[in-house]
Amino acid sequence: MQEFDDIDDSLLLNYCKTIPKLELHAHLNGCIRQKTFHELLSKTSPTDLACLLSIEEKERLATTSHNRMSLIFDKFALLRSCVTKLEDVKRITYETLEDFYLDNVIYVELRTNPRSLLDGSTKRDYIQCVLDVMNQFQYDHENKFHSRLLLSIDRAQTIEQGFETLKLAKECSLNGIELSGNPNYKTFNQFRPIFENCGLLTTIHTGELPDDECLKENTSILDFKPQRLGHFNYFTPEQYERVRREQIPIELCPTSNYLTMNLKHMNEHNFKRFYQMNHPLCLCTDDSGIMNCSLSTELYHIAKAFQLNQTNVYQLMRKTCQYIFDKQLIQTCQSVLDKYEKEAR
Ligand SMILES: CNc1ncnc2c1ncn2[C@@H]1O[C@H](COP(=O)(O)O)[C@@H](O)[C@H]1O
Repeated sequence: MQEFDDIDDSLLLNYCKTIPKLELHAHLNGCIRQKTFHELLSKTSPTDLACLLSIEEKERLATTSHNRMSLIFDKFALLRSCVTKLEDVKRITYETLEDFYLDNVIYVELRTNPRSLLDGSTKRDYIQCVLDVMNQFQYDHENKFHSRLLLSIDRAQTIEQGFETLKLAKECSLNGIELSGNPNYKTFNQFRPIFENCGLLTTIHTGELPDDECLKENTSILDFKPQRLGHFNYFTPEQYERVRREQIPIELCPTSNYLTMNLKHMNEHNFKRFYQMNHPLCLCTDDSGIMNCSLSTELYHIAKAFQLNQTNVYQLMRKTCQYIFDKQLIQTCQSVLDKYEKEAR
């Protein structure tokens, strides 16, 4: 078996590309292809396209986590302004699945905050549209690719809107719900009644910003005990110990974390401290379009930064299978990975 101790970049990259992968933290609209984003924006408003280019310029100059985070959320606002029709949602869903499929992803959990659209479509229509594309894609690819949908509650929403999302997730028999959105809104406690006893699996964006309120919110989130944590970039030593003791899986998004945490090098990423402790981890893309990354490249950056070899990469992916929300597919995913690994030897 080819190992990477001698760091052969192209072999490492090729391995990360070809190994079957699982993606557990991908925001549907954040996965929009850059070309599609520009095209939709230029159709709806040329001034918005100019605005996007100016945000991209500011991103290059931003130096703090709060600044970078706020620019990313400016982009999301523009994104919402140009994804206005069901056919846009259909296109983004299809292109997202295609991009993951071509990157040798075999299982993906997409998450999205359902919304009504300018063409008169309801939240229910939005969800059904995404599910229809997912089902058709799976059928066309002979069950070699599986996708599941989680619904997002946005931190800036009202509690009524949150309950409506939970109701929709149940009506559509989805596996789970999550909390995301601008982390300046420390609203987990407001939504806690929705997540508690919701009867679905849950994952919560946690510790995204380096401020006291965020650290305080971490404790409430850990008290609630979600099945997985998103990001968990900033935490106190007690929170770190607790997450380790309780073995709560963390969804790490290297490029996104690198940008929002303003890291100088990927080897400063939290991955190391959790990986060394054999903590349950999954590497994810977060917003592959907005962040311009793929799951292969995320895996590659981490493998390269922390000198993982081929066996380490395989084991990391093999462990990820345990944390997927569709528990019926754990074995299927493990078998695909084992078959791949056996043939690679
Ligand atoms: C930096 N990391 C992040 N932190 C928090 N929330 C994020 C996020 N990345 C994406 N989103 C959330 O996902 C929405 C886009 O997808 P959907 O319209 O739902 O499909 C964003 O508007 C934001 O609320």
